[in-house]
Amino acid sequence: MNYDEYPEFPRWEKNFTARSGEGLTIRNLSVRDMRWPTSLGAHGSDAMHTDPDYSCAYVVIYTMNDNEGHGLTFTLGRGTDIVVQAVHALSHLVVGQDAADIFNDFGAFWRKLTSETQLRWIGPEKGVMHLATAAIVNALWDLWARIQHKPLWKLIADMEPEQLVRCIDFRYITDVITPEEAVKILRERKPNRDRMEREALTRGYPAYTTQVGWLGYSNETVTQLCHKYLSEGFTAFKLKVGQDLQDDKRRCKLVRSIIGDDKILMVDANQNWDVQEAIAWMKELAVFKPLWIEEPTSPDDVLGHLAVSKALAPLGISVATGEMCANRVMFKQFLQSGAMQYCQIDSARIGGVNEILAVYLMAYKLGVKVCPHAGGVGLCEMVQHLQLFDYICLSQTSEGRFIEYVDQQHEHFVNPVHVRNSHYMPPKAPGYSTELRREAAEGYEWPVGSEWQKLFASGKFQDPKHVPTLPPTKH
Ligand SMILES: C[C@H](O)[C@@H](O)CC(=O)C(=O)O
Ligand SMILES: [Mg+2]
Repeated sequence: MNYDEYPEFPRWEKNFTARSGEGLTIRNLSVRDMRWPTSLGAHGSDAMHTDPDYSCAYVVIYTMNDNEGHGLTFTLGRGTDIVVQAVHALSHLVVGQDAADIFNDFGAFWRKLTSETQLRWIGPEKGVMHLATAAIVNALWDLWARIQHKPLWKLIADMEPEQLVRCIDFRYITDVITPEEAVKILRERKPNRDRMEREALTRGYPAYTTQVGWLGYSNETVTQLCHKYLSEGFTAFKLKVGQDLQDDKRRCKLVRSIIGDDKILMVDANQNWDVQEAIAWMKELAVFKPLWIEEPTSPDDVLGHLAVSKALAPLGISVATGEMCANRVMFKQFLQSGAMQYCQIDSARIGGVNEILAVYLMAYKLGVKVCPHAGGVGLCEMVQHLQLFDYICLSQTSEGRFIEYVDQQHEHFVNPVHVRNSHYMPPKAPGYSTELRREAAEGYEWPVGSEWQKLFASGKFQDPKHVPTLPPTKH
């Protein structure tokens, strides 16, 4: 890769090895409950999550020599405190470790974290425990990339196939892909890496927007936002559906009338339907020519998604899912069975970068397109790195693929996403783009942040210290 063509980019070194005993011992791990009052404007609302307050459990890892790694997992408000507790419960596995040792055998460390002999009982590898794992693991990757002075996508795109594969725990997926096969695939794709990287740096990676389509938005808001995003060059738009069929028809008609027939429309039911209901409902919406129906039913129902896929294929509608897919094992089954045609990895639901790399490899091998879920706090910031890895090292195409884009909470990050003409431009700053600005951390920490104190005083939110609790039970 010739960086003389990109004078604004730093000269990244190929070296990625971290050396133990150089002050990289992890001395502390902090975690905070961060929330934003998005429910007030119905931002992020869908058929199942009608009042989301976009939130995250925000982890910072500190080393002895004062390096930092920032990581997070996305949540919707209530319950973030439970994820914070789960992070505390896992922290004894992290604090005191030498980060260099972790990075030099990351797959083994990941297995240790997800196999904690008592905590795994309340997972395993799913739910709150896995959200907490994601926040910690994302912070570790941010730390590693910062130490190497590279954005995360560049750190992983520069790795030798063997080094990258060493970061992955292949337990439970070797029936689909083995480490040896993964190395072979990455080696075969390696000669094109420089070219793909050059193209990504020049053109960026295509995005679609969900900002126009939150379920709680009025006609006026939807109309205004469709015009706004059209004028910014967007060609693909996602709309929330699933609560009321007549209303869905009205909203799909409205959006189609503005974006025209040449643009792409996707619809997202956020798990609201039974399988047969999903099929019947989507037959009614087929006239609006949606590219995909997202999360038509329970995120755990592999065969249900397969039935929906088969029923809707003749209508030209695909099935997309993954934002609540619990782990690589569930992804394996969706991918193997043909139950998903678009694989929507989420950077903060499964166990961080390591497990997501496994999903990318399986999706590549099984020929399924990956279109990451994003939009929640920090998700756009993170998934851009992951999809760039796919573009440079694996699929090496963006044909028929996009990264979701939602314009919320970016201003709170030190290195927010940069979207130009509906394309994510590759981040340049070292790390995983996960660091929150100090003012954001101080303003929105729940419930003590200054912004929350103002909201309590205004009566828009109730201060949890005034929420009545039950008297202690008498035995
Ligand atoms: C509650 C979230 O906003 C959810 O609706 C996001 C989602 O499904 C998506 O972006 O896709
Ligand atoms: Mg969705």
